[in-house]
Amino acid sequence: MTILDKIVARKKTEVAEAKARVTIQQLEEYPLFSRICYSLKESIEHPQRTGIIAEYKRASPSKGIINGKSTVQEVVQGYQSAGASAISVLTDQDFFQGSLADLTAAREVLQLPLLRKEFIIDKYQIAEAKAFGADIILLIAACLTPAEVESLSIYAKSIGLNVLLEVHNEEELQRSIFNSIDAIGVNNRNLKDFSVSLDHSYDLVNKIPNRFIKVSESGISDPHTIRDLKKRGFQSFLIGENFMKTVDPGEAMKNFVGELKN
Ligand SMILES: O=P(O)(O)OC[C@@H](O)[C@@H](O)c1c[nH]c2ccccc12
Repeated sequence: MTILDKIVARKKTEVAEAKARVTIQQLEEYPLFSRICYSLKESIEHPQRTGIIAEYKRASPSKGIINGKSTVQEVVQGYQSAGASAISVLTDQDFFQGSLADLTAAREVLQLPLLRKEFIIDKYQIAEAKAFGADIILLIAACLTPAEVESLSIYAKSIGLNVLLEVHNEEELQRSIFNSIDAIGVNNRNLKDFSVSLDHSYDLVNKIPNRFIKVSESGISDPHTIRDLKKRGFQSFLIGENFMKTVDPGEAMKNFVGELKN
C-alpha cells in the first residue's frame, strides 16, 4: 500500500464522520459559503505579484515536522506582503498536522485567493472548502477517476470556486482535462514514493493546453529555477518547504523574491 492509498483510505472515514456531524445543506448556510471568491487567474496576472503560491505546511509524511512554531496568520501575512499571488494551506490533520481552523484563520487576514490543500475525494469536502474560507480547491488526478475529476470540478465551479488539477505524468494529464478546470499543476514530487524531479514540469509544460494556468509544484528552492520555469511556459509556482523550514517563512519569501528581481 502506498502512502497515497493510506491517505485516501483515511479520507473516506473522515468524510463519513464529518457528514454525520454537519450535513452539506448545513455547510451551505455557513456565512463564508455565500462569499464571492477571488479569481486565481486575475491574481496570477497581477503585475505587482510574483506568480508564487506560497504554502503553510507544518509537517509532511516525507519530512516529519517542518515548522512547529510559526502561526498560520503570521506566516500567510508575511507571504502576502512578500508578493504571493495565492496562499495554500494544508488542512489534512493526520499526515500534515493542518486543519480547517487553519484555513479560516488564513482567510481572516488575506486579500488573496486561498487554496484548500487537501486530498479531495468527495463533493462534501468542496462544500467544506468554501464554508471555511477557500477560493481554490485541489483535485489530484492520481487518486481520482476521470468521471470524478469531471463531476467534482463541475460542482466546485457551480459554487464559484477555482479548480487546480494536479498531475504527475502525461497519462494523468490526458485523462483528466475538462473545461471545468482553471489551472493545471505538475507535481514534481511523486506522491507514491516522494522522489522529486523538476523534469516532470519540463516534460509536461508543452502538453498542457495554453488556456489553462500552468503551475509547477514542489521541490522549488532557488530563484533561478523560477526564471527557468517561466521561460518554459509556467505562470505559477507552488512553494512550501523552502520557506516553512526557516524560523520566519514570510521573511524567507521576501528575500527569495528580492533575488528573483535581481
Ligand atoms: O514543500 P514543497 O516541496 O515546496 O511543495 C509544496 C507543495 O507543492 C506540496 O506540499 C504538495 C503538492 N501537491 C500536494 C498534494 C498534497 C499535499 C501536499 C502537496
